[in-house]
Amino acid sequence: MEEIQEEFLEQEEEESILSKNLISSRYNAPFRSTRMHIQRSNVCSRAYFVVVMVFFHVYILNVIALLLYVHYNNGPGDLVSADGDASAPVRDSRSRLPQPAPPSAGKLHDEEDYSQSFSLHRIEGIRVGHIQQVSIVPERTHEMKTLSLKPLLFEIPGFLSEEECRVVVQLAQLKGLMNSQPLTPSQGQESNQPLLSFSTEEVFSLLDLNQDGFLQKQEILSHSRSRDGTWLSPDSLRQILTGLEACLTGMLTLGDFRQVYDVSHQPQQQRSGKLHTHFKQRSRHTWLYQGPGSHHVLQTLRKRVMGLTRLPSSLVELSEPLQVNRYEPRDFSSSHYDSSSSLPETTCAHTRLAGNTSALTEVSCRYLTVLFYLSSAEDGGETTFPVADNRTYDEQALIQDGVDLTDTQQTCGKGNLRIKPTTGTALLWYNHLSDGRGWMGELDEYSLHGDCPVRRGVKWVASSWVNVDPDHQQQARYQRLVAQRHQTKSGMEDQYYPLSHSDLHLDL
Ligand SMILES: O=C(O)CCC(=O)C(=O)O
Ligand SMILES: [Fe+2]
Repeated sequence: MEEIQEEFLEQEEEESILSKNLISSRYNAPFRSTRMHIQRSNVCSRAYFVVVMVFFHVYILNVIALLLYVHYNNGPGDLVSADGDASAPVRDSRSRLPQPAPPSAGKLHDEEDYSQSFSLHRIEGIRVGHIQQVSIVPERTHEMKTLSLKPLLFEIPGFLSEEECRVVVQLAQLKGLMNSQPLTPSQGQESNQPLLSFSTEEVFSLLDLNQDGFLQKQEILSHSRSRDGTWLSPDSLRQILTGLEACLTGMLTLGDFRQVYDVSHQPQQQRSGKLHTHFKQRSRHTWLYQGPGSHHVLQTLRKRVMGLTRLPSSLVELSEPLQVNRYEPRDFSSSHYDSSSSLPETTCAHTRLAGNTSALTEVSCRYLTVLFYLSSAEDGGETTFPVADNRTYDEQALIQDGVDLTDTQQTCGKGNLRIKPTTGTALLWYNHLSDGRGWMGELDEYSLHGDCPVRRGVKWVASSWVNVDPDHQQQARYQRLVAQRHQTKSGMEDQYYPLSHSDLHLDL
């Protein structure tokens, strides 16, 4: 107390001196410096206090904003909350199904629905090497390791049992496999199955549906799917369409066509256009239906995909059937995208029934890929992601010392990431980025991948693709249409046959 009193007295003394100084200071220069000093220190301490308080408040606001961000991005039932802490994703994913907007929804309503009803789950990668525990199968957990962030890619060892792998291979063999057709010729490689080779004239003739010697836009667009046994790549297609648009007549003659098509087939180094025009593939494949009535292992696989991805059953069930591929020695596929960029002239193959697609070309729209290794080759057959986690994506960087990194026949060892096939392991990667509003955005260019040639043994894989239309309204229309048809059908019969891909893949 005494100390405080003393201090108080000292302060009073100082203040009285100060007030005296203030009176005389106007005329007395020597005192000015003392006065100024005392005044400044007062002002400074007040300013300092204000600054500290402002920083303190900004800090608190930042912390609150961060907490809100984390809360709303993860959601309460995230697949994995932290290392080692897993929820029950299968149950959760079913209870959080987004419902398509009602048929009468107006524009404003649709926009509201966008955020409320449509949201695609995206697993967090955290960092490369991060391991999360996931529970997809009752009474056991799996470790899911982040292999890359660009693309967002995970590996889950032991996702399928050896027995389950064996069953899927047997079902594929029973169904029968067909050659997976490449887009362009192999360069003189010995092969089990010959690769198709078309001359420019043959391609022109194939495109010229009415054989009038001219290529109209309609003819070009009605061909050309990007994958699964087609022969005109999206890049060639784009090149041809650009050529057509530059033509005043709106049609291409064989001469015009030669100019644009041949340019798109020059070696990559010689042109500034895009890469991956030379998609090459050698393998055999089949499709396995996974809906009601199919083998229980196939249905289980689909449920696990739902559990793992936490995507609504309505999306997964309406997606493509399971594709099973068999790679013998020397079989491979060069780097490619499983999905496609959305362009004005393209439409998603899976939702085409729901839109006016007469003037559009169909492309595969696959939000993500779940790849199951059903058997491991004795040697070779790695899956490669040549640009995974590159700092930037630059197509020119895919050419190193004159070799094209997308050519997995030649350069498999040079890509950034190679994954050895192991029976029962699953890979999951996102082919698209998020649109920032919870829906599917642009094609992720880093998701470029291919298969190294099998050197010894046989590799079997199965691919499960979840189809999503980047136009969420189109996706909603499609789901409504399927639901309506389902209702009509179930009035007549008990069984439900989904519309989606039964006529897309006639070989089912
Ligand atoms: O077989 C692999 O490793 C990958 C298969 C693949 O990329 C595909 O079928 O699209
Ligand atoms: Fe692929």
